[in-house]
Amino acid sequence: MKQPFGVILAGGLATRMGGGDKASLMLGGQSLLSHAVERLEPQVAGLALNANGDPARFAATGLPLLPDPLSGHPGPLAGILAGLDWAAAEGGDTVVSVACDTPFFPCDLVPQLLLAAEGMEAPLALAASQGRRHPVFGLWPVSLRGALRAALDRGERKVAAFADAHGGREAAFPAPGLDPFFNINTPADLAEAEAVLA
Ligand SMILES: Nc1nc2c(ncn2[C@@H]2O[C@H](COP(=O)(O)OP(=O)(O)OP(=O)(O)O)[C@@H](O)[C@H]2O)c(=O)[nH]1
Ligand SMILES: [Mg+2]
Repeated sequence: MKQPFGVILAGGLATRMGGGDKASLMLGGQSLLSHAVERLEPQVAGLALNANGDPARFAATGLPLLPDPLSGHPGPLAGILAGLDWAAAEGGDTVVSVACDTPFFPCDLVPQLLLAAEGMEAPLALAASQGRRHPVFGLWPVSLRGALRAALDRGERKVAAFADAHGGREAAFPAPGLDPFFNINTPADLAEAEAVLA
């Protein structure tokens, strides 16, 4: 199998943060987006950013910018579809998705997802820790993009439901201390992440 491509999902509205771009929030002197790029880039064949609105605000990153292929902020599944369409055009077989708001995600995310999906014709696996799945952290086959488009058109919004319908497996990650999938949804979460770094 070819090395997966990567997509960083930053298409949400950050309502719990009071709006704006969560990807641009600063943590430890760098943006949440640059934390995600640093972790994912070494693990993938190529990297893109899924975000909506004015593309100029991410131009400096140099990353291909993928808007949601459906309007109205239908949720992360739309960003995963954007990533699959892009990877297909790049000649890829699979995509690994990550959220822009999870700065401590595992440095072995991609190899562990690949291991979990070993032997599958259409490799699909979701990350989990502490007994919970993190559906926006997943390995997705390009071959499912037609099915994903159809599911979105039917109104499917749940990432895990789509994965379950296609035999998605689970990659469990250890979380002995801080959960590596700790994600920043509120200003209090951002303060907590700053405290972790300090
Ligand atoms: N492409 C895309 N991504 C989304 C959408 N909604 C959420 N996401 C992404 O899914 C991931 C997890 O979502 P949340 O943590 O709820 O982020 P959010 O939706 O921006 O924040 P809230 O509005 O506070 O829920 C983040 O990486 C979001 O950017 C969407 O409509 N489209
Ligand atoms: Mg979140």
